[in-house]
Amino acid sequence: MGNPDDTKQLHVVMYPWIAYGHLIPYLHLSNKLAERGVRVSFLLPKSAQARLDKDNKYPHLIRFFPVTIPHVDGLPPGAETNSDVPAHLVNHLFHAFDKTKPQVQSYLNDLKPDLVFYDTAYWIPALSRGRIDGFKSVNYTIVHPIAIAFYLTPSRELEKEMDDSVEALIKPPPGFPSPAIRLKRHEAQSFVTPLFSKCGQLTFYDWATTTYREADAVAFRSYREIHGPLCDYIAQEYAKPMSLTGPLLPKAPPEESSLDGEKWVISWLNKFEAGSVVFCGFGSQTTVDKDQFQELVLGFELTGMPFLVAMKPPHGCATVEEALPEGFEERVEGRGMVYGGWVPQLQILQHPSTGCFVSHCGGGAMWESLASDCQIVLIPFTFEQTLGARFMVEELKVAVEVETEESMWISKQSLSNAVKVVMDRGGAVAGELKRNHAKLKALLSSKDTEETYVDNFIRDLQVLLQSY
Ligand SMILES: C[C@@H]1O[C@H](OP(=O)(O)OP(=O)(O)OC[C@H]2O[C@@H](n3ccc(=O)[nH]c3=O)[C@H](O)[C@@H]2O)[C@H](O)[C@H](O)[C@H]1O
Repeated sequence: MGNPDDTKQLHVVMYPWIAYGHLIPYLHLSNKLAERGVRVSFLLPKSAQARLDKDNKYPHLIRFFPVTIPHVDGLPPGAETNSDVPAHLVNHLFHAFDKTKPQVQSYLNDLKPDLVFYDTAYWIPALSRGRIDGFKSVNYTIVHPIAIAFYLTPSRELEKEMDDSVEALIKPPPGFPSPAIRLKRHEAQSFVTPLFSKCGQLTFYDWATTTYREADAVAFRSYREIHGPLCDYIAQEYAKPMSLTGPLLPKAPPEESSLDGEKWVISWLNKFEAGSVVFCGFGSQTTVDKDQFQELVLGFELTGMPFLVAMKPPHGCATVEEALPEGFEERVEGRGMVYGGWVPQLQILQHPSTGCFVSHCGGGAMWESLASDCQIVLIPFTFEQTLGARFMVEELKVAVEVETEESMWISKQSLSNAVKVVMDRGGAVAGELKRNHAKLKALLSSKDTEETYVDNFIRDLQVLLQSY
């Protein structure tokens, strides 16, 4: 074990869940630790390294080590990350991930780190038990803390029989710091199933709570000013030391650094006046049905505003073009764009023409919307994103959520209404959202705050290493 007082001797291993929404924030933390001389060994699927290499700022300190994701029945051949697997097959990816334990154990025996950061590999802490050259394990949560606090703490004694859980799931657990937060009944009904779905040998609920119970400490990608009470609640519930890294957001790359395949977006945006364009993105994993896709794009047409929608083709369609409603392209010519590939989201959000960001409230999208000047409209999909959206709307008061029907999907009218409310420059609601958002953006823009949080985080790690 290195001398915990000297960051230059610290050696940590990272092994996050195999989704870019996890891998990218873990690399951001790795960059901040390496900036202070910490050595990082980053375990990840081989195919993911190609996507992360360009963002590794300290390749002499941050080294990637490939993990082979074994094939298991039900998993698409060659699948290595969440992006390779449709949502209904993700439980097989958990099963395959579970089988990487021997590889990880072998790496840890060779690398002999001081600390291991993880969020899904619940068996990592036990690999250190009883070893002289053992390590401390930190569960580093990069998803919405409110989702952990609401669904996954010991006080949330969800009945194992699912039907009893729906009633229990509508309200927060005892001691929850934001007692006004609620799920709608149809949301609770749809969320019980994924919470108790089988992931390998365990249910998701047992798997996730075990990752917290086993850890030596817990850490969160947030600021005390934003998620402090929720993170304290989780730490108290699991009786663990808790630390905060801050969101560690990357700065948008300069426009001139846009890849050739991305320059079209910037020149398209340049055609519109400041703050007038509505941008919609649903992250790297979300795919919707064709009828949902059509309702969504008709909603943007209905706003009458310029819009850019970037999302994967809907289920059953090879391209977004083939999924567009009859006559849509002609009607929105010159004003609206629907694109089925990857776009430079950070640069779009920082572009002066972009005035509104409609997202699924993914972990990354949430932070990026708060760090932008855009008005925020949310259409969450998963049980984690729904609570993240509720928090943004009811606690932070910086966003509007599009009303969903019992079908769990929006109507073109409800989408258009939500966008018009936030884009109504003289409106009271739009004004309040903008004022609240500006305060949080100032916090997120403060370099001093970011550095102070990282210094405190490293100090907490050093205290952890000296504890028994
Ligand atoms: C664990 C899971 O990870 C998920 O990640 P997902 O990719 O859906 O969304 P983000 O977290 O916004 O992450 C997506 C990231 O990709 C970037 N991006 C995406 C599309 C594109 O075309 N261009 C881009 O630059 C975007 O800027 C963001 O940084 C969700 O969080 C979910 O809530 C969480 O539980």
